[in-house]
Amino acid sequence: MTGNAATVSRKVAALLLAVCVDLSLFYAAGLVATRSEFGHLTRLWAHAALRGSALTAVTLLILGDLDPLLTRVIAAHSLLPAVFETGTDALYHEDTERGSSVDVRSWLMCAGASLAAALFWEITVPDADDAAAGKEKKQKARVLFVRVLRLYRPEYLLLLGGLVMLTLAVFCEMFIPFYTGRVIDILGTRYQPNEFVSALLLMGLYSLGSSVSAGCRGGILLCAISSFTCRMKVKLFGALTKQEIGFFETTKTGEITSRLSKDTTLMGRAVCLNVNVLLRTFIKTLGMIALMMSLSWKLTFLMLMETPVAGLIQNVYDTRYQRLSLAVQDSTAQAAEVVNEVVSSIHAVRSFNTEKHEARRYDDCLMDTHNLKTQQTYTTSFNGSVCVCGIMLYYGRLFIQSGQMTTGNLVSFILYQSDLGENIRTLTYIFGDMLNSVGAAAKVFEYLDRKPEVCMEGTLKPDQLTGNVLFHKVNFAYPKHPNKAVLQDFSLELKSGQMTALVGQSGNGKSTCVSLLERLYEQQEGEILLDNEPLKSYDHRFLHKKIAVVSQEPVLFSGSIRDNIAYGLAECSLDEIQEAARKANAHDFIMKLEKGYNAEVGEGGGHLTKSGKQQIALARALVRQPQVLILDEITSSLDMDSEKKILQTLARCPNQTRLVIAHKLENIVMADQIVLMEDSRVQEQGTHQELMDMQGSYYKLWNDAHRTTEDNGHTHILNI
Ligand SMILES: Nc1ncnc2c1ncn2[C@@H]1O[C@H](COP(=O)(O)OP(=O)(O)OP(=O)(O)O)[C@@H](O)[C@H]1O
Repeated sequence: MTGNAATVSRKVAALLLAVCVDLSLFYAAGLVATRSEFGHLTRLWAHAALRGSALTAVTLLILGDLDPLLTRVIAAHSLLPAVFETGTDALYHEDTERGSSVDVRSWLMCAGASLAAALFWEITVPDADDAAAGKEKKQKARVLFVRVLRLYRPEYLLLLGGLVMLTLAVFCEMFIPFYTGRVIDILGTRYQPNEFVSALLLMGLYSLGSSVSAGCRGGILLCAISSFTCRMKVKLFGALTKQEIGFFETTKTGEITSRLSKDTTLMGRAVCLNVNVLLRTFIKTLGMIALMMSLSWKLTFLMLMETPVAGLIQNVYDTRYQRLSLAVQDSTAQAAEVVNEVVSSIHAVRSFNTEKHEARRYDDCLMDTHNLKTQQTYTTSFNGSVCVCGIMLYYGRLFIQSGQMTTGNLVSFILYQSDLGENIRTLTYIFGDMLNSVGAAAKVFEYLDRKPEVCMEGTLKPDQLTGNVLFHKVNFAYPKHPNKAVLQDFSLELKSGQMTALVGQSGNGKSTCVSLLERLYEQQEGEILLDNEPLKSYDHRFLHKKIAVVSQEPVLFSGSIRDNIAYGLAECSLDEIQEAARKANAHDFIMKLEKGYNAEVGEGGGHLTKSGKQQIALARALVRQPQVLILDEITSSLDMDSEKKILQTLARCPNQTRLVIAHKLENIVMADQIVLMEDSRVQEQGTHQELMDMQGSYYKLWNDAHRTTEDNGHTHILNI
């Protein structure tokens, strides 16, 4: 607290001393001006240098250092009179009243304008070291904003077209108040029909030019936004599909779809439209200031004094606005998630009679969003302007009385002033909106930049693959439950040309071995080798062609049977498809269908029986001629005949490594090795006979499964 008070008093002392020093120099300059033998401009520039040095020295002496904002204020404040008078000299070749402007009002005007300029710079122009700082820390809003602009590169031509139209529209718009004032002057003083008509014509021309160009600008920009949004969606979708399965299990679907549909649109729209508004307002503001200067520079400076106050207050609100925007986005995603969850589990909702509860849950989410949006609206409606209109009118009247301006000039000035105040507020407000759009961009970039935990950058594509697979001391836990080990110190070899069967109680990690072989997840420790090379060093496409999996619940896509069997293969002839279907015992049933291989399977394979789906999935695996074929509990949904035929087919693949997960033990007695999993490890390993001879867990399992029950005279084989 004491430290804070000392800092504040040091700042106040620095401010007071600087004001005293500056005012003294300012009045001294006026005094010198009346007696000076030097040129007017030389004296002004020398004086600017002196004021700059004196103010810098005072600040350094008391505060110890100069922050960038102070440097800009001091520079602008010291140089402003010299720049202004040099400019006037050069443009109009007229000398301003030397010395007469040396009063406290012109000093105040200069101070206000310098502060306004420095604050405007502070708010709009990013510091040079921001990019580096942004990289080191989080992705900062401004850095993100520049990144979005860079992503707009393919649309730069369209943006340029939009910019040309925008400049044209602003240029035309700017002259309308000017000619309004002129018309009033012509009507009020000496009425000249020609002048009146030409002023009216010009006014009409500028109005037409302004509306046509504004329309073209809007169309071009919307075109650019649409093209950008499409590109971003595709890019984000591509990045999402590369993520590991764990990402989808730990990230809510509603959140992903919201990023893809809402945030990409928001990012494209808001950034481009904000830049459009920013440029339009900026160009218009500059043009208006120039025109207002030509009408009355004194009134212009007075006007500009409104800027810093409005800017400062607006900045505080921007921070709050950005926080609320992020909260709104999260809350919307949460509501979408509830809908998703309920729709996908509608059976459970209905049978537990929780419709009302779910509707309330959705209502709560929507109310949260509503409340946040209301707060956001209040924040947006904040108007940080300070009214200087009264003071301006007072001075305007004085200037008209002293003949420094006409009534028409004052009308034009007031029209500009009301627009300019709005523009300056827009310039400060637009940053709040830009930060909002950047909030959406940050979320999109978060996914775009995310490196999948299971990398797919392997390049190995050997011509020959024997298909030897080795799990070596593998430890694995699912990302959703990182503390629950599913595989522990798991070692297993799958030999080429052999059939290995994985058996064990449900939940022992058999399917997890398959998922690791498919590289859906990455083991935390240990290695999985294929032909002595780590799985991750293989090319992603190559690996998935060489290792094919048929799972318990095969996924088919709507389309024909032919499309489903050839799924993911660029070139695949009908002969190859039929050959694979024969091996999968699917050919006969396909040929019985009216359209044969062109028959539609329906959404998710809904037109086929469970057994039919399984056979198509097996044909899809076999058509790839994989080196490693994995069947994860597929026979459970097959009829007896198909089951027998498929097992015969499997036995006829001497060059393939086959891994079968089975619950029906009699299906795997012919396997070259049977591996019994228990407690996340390999418990027993050997042929059926060897394991039976051991009389261990497998033996027990077999006997349990084949426990005969005398039930209506039938013998049941129990599945484990
Ligand atoms: N995606 C997942 N996220 C989190 N835990 C999972 C996931 N998949 C499986 N598990 C858990 O991992 C353990 C092993 O499951 P796994 O499916 O590999 O066993 P399994 O032996 O193949 O069982 P089943 O014969 O019933 O298919 C189980 O406790 C299961 O609940």
